[in-house]
Amino acid sequence: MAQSAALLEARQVTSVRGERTLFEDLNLAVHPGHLYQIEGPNGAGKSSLLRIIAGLLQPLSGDILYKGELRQHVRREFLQDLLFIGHKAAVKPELTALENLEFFAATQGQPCAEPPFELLAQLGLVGLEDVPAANLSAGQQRRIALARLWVSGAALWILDEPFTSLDVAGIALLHRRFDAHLQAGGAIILTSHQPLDWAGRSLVRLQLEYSW
Ligand SMILES: Nc1ncnc2c1ncn2[C@@H]1O[C@H](COP(=O)(O)OP(=O)(O)OP(=O)(O)O)[C@@H](O)[C@H]1O
Repeated sequence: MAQSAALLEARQVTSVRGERTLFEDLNLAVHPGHLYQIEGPNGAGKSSLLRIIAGLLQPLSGDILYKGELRQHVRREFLQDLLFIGHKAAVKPELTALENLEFFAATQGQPCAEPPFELLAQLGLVGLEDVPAANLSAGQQRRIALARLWVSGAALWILDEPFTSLDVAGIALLHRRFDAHLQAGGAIILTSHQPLDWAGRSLVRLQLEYSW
């Protein structure tokens, strides 16, 4: 069966941080409908790779292509199609869960696809909607940050350790959301130290070694 065209490609990417080469001449092709899990020990360069792909960190050499074009030539379209969630909670601590959702929807220039309150219910945050995020637990804050996955229309999700602090139900919820995104033709690149329970689905694993 013919492989669909790559949504994104990393070509011959080399990253050096401080004195250390994290990876050299790395190639990766990201296809719609697939989830890419970047694995490796602490310090191997997983977050650095995600940041390079997202355009937040410059590689020493190599190119990132989006839909076959150099990313810097299609920056606007790339940013519109990208949702990046870093490993920190990424919520506004002074805003409530509801306000965080509304804030994020506003930055997207579109209303929430589903009513924010229903989304909060799905995320198990009912009863906490008026509490400032700063007063919520790490897992609850993480759930607010991940609510973006229900609000954003981006095709490409780049997620650094999305399962951190989530309980079993939260992880299952995220898996269901990932499934729906992949089935709709989206793509996901993530890091996770936990093995993904992703049998039979379109998972591609990329192992980074820790090298000096
Ligand atoms: N801002 C920075 N300036 C200089 N070096 C950095 C910076 N951030 C990270 N590094 C270095 O880059 C290397 C790779 O870090 P990175 O965060 O990409 O690893 P990682 O594989 O995501 O690790 P972890 O599993 O611990 O999250 C580390 O040796 C780290 O010291």
